[in-house]
Amino acid sequence: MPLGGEGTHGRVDRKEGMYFGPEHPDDHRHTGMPLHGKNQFPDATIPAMRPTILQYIDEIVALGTLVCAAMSISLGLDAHCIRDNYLLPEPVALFRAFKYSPRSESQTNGEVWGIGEHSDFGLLTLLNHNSPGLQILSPKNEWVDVPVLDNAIVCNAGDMLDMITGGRFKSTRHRVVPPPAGTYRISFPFFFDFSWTANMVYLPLDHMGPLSELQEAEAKQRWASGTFKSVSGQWWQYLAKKVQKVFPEMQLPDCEQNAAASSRFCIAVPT
Ligand SMILES: O=C(O)CCC(=O)C(=O)O
Ligand SMILES: [Fe+2]
Repeated sequence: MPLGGEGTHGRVDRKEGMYFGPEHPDDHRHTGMPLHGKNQFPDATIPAMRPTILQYIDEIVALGTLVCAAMSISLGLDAHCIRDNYLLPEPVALFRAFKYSPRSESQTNGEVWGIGEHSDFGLLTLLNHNSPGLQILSPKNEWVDVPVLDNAIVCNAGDMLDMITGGRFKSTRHRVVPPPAGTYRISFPFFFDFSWTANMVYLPLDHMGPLSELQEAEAKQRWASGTFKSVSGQWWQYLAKKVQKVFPEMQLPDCEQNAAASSRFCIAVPT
């Protein structure tokens, strides 16, 4: 995706990047569906890229599974509850590598974003970055810089995780400020998602008691402005619909589950 090839909420982002996933065999049961198939690694020119990225994906999938075990325990559930209910036979995994560029000279502060304000879509985003720029909206409604820490991964809850946990894990709004002139920013967001055919149901959390009035009001506000109108059907129906909104020419079977408009869109860039 070239610089200017993607946007958020109607505005072009100041980023370029590449998307990769696990390498699937030709006879994989979901061959032909979005996010399944072979990667297009530049093996001839950068031979180290394929093994490096595939190893990164393997290790970060293991980390995502571990985070799900920690979340299950923190919700008073069996450690394998999220894995057994939503991740088998395999989570959907999307690795993205982004390079953010400074604003052009004619663009003013606040007019253009690296990525415009949004919340993430599914289960978890696990992000590695080399420099500041990512900001999250705090509970006090203030934009806060996410620090860049050595050997640390930023972990963001997605909209569907927020819904299936009844608002216990909040899907936080975030954005990226373009880097200062003369510099660039690299980030590797990894989308660790429910399995393609996971049944979307609420986690059994009656033992936790209700949210406070304020928590409930905030959760309802997040869900109303998020992507999903309900928790039902299978995960692929939400995901395929999202892909279809970005690539309308794709022919996909019925996937009406995800009714809201997508905040992200694609722009054709002349090469
Ligand atoms: O690159 C970043 O720091 C954030 C990326 C992001 O928010 C996303 O890919 O959804
Ligand atoms: Fe995001």
